[in-house]
Amino acid sequence: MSQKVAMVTGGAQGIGEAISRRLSKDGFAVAIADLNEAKAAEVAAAIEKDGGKAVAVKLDVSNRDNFFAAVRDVADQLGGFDVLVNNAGLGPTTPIDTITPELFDKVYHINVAGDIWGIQAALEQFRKNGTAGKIINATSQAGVVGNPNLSLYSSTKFAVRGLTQVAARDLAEENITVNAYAPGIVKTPMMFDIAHQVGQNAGKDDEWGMQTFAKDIALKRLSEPEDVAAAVAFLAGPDSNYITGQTIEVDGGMQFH
Ligand SMILES: NC(=O)C1=CN([C@@H]2O[C@H](COP(=O)(O)OP(=O)(O)OC[C@H]3O[C@@H](n4cnc5c(N)ncnc54)[C@H](O)[C@@H]3O)[C@@H](O)[C@H]2O)C=CC1
Ligand SMILES: CC(=O)C(C)=O
Repeated sequence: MSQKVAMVTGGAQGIGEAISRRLSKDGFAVAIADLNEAKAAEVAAAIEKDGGKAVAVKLDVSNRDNFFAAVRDVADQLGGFDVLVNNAGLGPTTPIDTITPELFDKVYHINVAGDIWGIQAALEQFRKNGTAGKIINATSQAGVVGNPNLSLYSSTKFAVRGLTQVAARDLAEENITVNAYAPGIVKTPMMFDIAHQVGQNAGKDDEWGMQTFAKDIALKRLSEPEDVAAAVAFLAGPDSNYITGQTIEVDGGMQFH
């Protein structure tokens, strides 16, 4: 059987890097797609050094043409296309009165439109090859319950959960599943930046900013990117074949339903 191919957007650092490394360990050929081409290439090289198969592609997820071209390129280079992880996202700290039209456009284009373009581009390949593909979108615990100071970000992540449900229904008859993962407070550049901003806005330090989020974690530790990658590996693999339209919360017990 030929090696399955997964593409991870925002794969150059943080959660996306951990997902790329984990999917490689699970046997996927991996495409690391990121705005930061140099860092994506470093991750691809590290995976290859560990014996995996990986390529780096430059991608701006907010550009539809770029997304279609990148997916075609990956399918050509790696000989197929089975899984898309729509992981790239922006997480600015935005008290409600600070949101500008420019910031709204930027964040919605990356966090929401980017996922739509990704689904469309992956669909083109799945249809071409008759693949029972899997699409996996990054939402957040902040897309399950509104978080203070993150109105713009939180609202995009609510939208991603909605998009995941609708796409799952629309694509089910083509045997394509669409699911999402909702991380909690993960040790990545994005989260350290949010903690810094929230702390600074309150006249406090970064640790105080982090604790405003971390105090709600039942398991009493911040998340490693690998915690999230493990859940994404499940959604990318065959054990999740009968699951679609769902969001898996990987937050150490922050949100309960
Ligand atoms: N860190 C956390 O605590 C949480 C993160 N998430 C979500 O997980 C995902 C990954 O987050 P982190 O690893 O923390 O973020 P990060 O900011 O550390 O890394 C994001 C990566 O995405 C890339 N990227 C940004 N804009 C891009 C674009 N337009 N096109 C292609 N690549 C782009 C960046 O270059 C970077 O490599 C995001 O969707 C985020 O919203 C969700 C919940 C919690
Ligand atoms: C960055 C993020 O998704 C949080 C705080 O949940």
